[in-house]
Amino acid sequence: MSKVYVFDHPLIQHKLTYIRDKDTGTKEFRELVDEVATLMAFEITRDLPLEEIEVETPVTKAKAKVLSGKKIAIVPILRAGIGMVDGVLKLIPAAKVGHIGLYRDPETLKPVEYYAKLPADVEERDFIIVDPMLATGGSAVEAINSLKKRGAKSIKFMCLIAAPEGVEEIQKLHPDVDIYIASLDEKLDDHGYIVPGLGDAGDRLFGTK
Ligand SMILES: O=P(O)(O)OC[C@H]1O[C@H](OP(=O)(O)OP(=O)(O)O)[C@H](O)[C@@H]1O
Ligand SMILES: O=c1cc[nH]c(=O)[nH]1
Ligand SMILES: [Mg+2]
Repeated sequence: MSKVYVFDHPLIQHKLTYIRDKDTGTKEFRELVDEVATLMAFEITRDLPLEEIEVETPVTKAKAKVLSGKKIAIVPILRAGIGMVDGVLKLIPAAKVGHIGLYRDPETLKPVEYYAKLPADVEERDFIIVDPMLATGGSAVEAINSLKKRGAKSIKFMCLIAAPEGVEEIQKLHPDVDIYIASLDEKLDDHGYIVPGLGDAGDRLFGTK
């Protein structure tokens, strides 16, 4: 079954509080999402493999560790996932970036895919899907389906806020995909919004409401 990691680091929690605040404007919201994505990337990369090389310091030769060339791809779920990409790239600048376009039909709450473009070497890459919100889980599950259909073997899902319903949906349908979140919130409301949540992540990021 998928493991769930809640990043309870004080800096992440502090910034998340201001992301939630309805009085935080678009500019600050965007900056905070970017910063939290960087902090979460620091945690999510904890298990990256290292190898030893020789380095010559001003004092002596020594064995030291470097990343062993793991191939990573970040995949934002459009639109709101875009807000997390640069933050992750600050720590893993060599990662490739794929895109999956999905919107949630406001009536049915079912995801509708409208775009997909991934790096060519899908089977060799470790994917990190990013999206600020995991609500019913429909979008995340559809994005994972889309990656797997194209050959992806290793996938992590990273979001700011998750509802229990969304976590359960991924665990049920994609038990091999671990979930990395900054907060596990209480529930969904009647319109599928996370409570307490942060409202509509895409609209708040791009100022479309
Ligand atoms: O877990 P779910 O119930 O599927 O809901 C979560 C999805 O809803 C939001 O996207 P939205 O549909 O608002 O699209 P947008 O990013 O273009 O605003 C959010 O960014 C997720 O992708
Ligand atoms: O609370 C929610 C649920 C889905 N999408 C959002 O942007 N916010
Ligand atoms: Mg939206």
